[in-house]
Amino acid sequence: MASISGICSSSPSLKPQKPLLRSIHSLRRDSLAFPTRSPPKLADRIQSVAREISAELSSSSKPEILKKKEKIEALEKDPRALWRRYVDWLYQHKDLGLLIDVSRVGFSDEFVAEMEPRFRGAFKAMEELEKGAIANPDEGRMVGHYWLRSPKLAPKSSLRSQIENTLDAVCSFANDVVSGKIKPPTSPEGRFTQILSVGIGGSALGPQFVAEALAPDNPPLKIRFIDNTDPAGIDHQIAQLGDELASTLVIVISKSGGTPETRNGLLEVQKAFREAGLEFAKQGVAITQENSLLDNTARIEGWLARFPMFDWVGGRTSEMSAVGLLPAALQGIDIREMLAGASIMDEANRTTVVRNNPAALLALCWYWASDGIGSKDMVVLPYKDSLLLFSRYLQQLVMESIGKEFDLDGNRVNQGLTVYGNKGSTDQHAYIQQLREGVHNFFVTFIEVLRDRPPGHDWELEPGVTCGDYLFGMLQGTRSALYSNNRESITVTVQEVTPRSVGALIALYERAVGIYASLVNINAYHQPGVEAGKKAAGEVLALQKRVLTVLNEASCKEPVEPLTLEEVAERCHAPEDIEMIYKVVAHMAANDRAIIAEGSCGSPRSLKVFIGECNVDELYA
Ligand SMILES: O=P(O)(O)OC[C@H]1O[C@H](O)[C@H](O)[C@@H](O)[C@@H]1O
Repeated sequence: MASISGICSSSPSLKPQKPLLRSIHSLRRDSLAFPTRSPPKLADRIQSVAREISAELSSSSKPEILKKKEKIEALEKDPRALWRRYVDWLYQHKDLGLLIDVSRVGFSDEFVAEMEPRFRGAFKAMEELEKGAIANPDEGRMVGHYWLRSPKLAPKSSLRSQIENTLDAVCSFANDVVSGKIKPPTSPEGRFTQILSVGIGGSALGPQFVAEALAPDNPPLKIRFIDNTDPAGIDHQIAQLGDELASTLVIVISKSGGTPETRNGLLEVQKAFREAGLEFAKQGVAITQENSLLDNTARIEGWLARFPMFDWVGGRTSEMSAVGLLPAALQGIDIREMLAGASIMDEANRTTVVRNNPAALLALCWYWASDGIGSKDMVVLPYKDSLLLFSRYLQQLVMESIGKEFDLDGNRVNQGLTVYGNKGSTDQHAYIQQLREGVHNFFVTFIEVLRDRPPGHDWELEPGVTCGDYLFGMLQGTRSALYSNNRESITVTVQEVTPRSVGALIALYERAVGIYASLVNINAYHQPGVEAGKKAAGEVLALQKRVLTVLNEASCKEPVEPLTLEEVAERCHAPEDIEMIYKVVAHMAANDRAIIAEGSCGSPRSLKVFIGECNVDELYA
């Protein structure tokens, strides 16, 4: 363990910055002020400061150009020079009809050269990853989402068979449902007409994005989602189904098979089925890891079908697994085209020449624009209604991958890249004002779709001008207006929104995230921070149970004994949790599950509370 003196006597050329010196002094103060403090706490502090210093030192290895970056004058504005830059850096994938324009991001040739060694490392890491290396070291897992669209790449024939067999099973099941060969036991239509997808995070965002982007106007089955544990939201979806619940295929998606929100959604939907006199198992499908709680439930209860998820596919990169493919196929979306687009994009991203590698180009721009530390947000602006959910999909893909506290060497780096946005030109009437003239804390990614309407369907709303021309003009105008005020942007262009182009876009960003993560030396494939929230939620519910027990005891007395919050906290043996107890009581009271005998929730100290019915069984539970 580094001693304080050791980590303080850094060489003059690499003196830690002021904030770190403050942490060291506070560390000294702590150790002097509390000599009796148990060594482990002090050791933790020393380790923490050591990590902060080494992170500072390692970040001081930041490419020289970034240190000078803030000194770079305004972006290039000469039209001739910009045109040259546009042409020189334009990436084109002919087969996919995809272009990437990075000319409005101001990185210099010097920067590109400086970054070359990092890219070599990133390409090597990606090559190893695709060969089956443990690319997720924190969870000891391989990372295999690229194999889903190129099964022959899988490092073992057994994995290849799993991928191919699952795809065949998905296609076969979807065909049988759409054709009516597989149908619900009792439904007026005599076939499935609706999909109710129950899942959250990566078990919802991909299917939601793809449904919005690619579902036909009249799909064989119309999809809706329960992606939260909000009772009103669940009720709304079930109410909208109405009698069509009888012809609804319920797909429950959870890689872990134990996510509380998804489990609650399932229980609520099963209750709705019981109340409608329907047999859930005959209309239920599970997509989860084999032998998970959900998988075993579906097997034991005899659900209609089960499809596997693999531990080497992360939730946020599972769209090309059964998670995304089954819902898409049931909507009549050509999933083999989606897989093909992704596979072709993957192949393009295997070149080790940065300017010929679309994903590397994005990663280069992200690093330049956000200084490799997320100093600027990524605003995603598709100028196409059907791509509305792309930014929400990218929020999880990018932020759950890049937003990490420690890097692969254990340095505290608090990395990230914030993503937001909806669609253009709509967002021009919401926050583009701030982007154009306000705080300069972002760069934009425009997603341009050239085809406005299917051939033969266009219409001029004024001589020589169509609606689509306006959309085109708004995108280009916004790009120019932002750039003229030194706001940088990337433009990704596709010919039209098709399964192939959507598959390519998904693959492009999956790879860009993986490459960028290597550039900033983090593990893109785990999500330790999510567990903290789940654990805390469990503690709140445990406290709530104790509060209810205490209130029940008080309510079973003759006469009933309304309690103050202090009394409840004391009887829960949790005086330090009085604020959470107050929130539990307020939530209970708002749902008629606790009765305010005196006072009001607005003045917590006045509160006296009990619960309506004494539950004698609970008393002796
Ligand atoms: O698919 P599940 O196991 O239910 O997990 C759903 C989601 O849970 C957490 O939020 C994870 O951080 C996500 O990556 C995951 O997509």
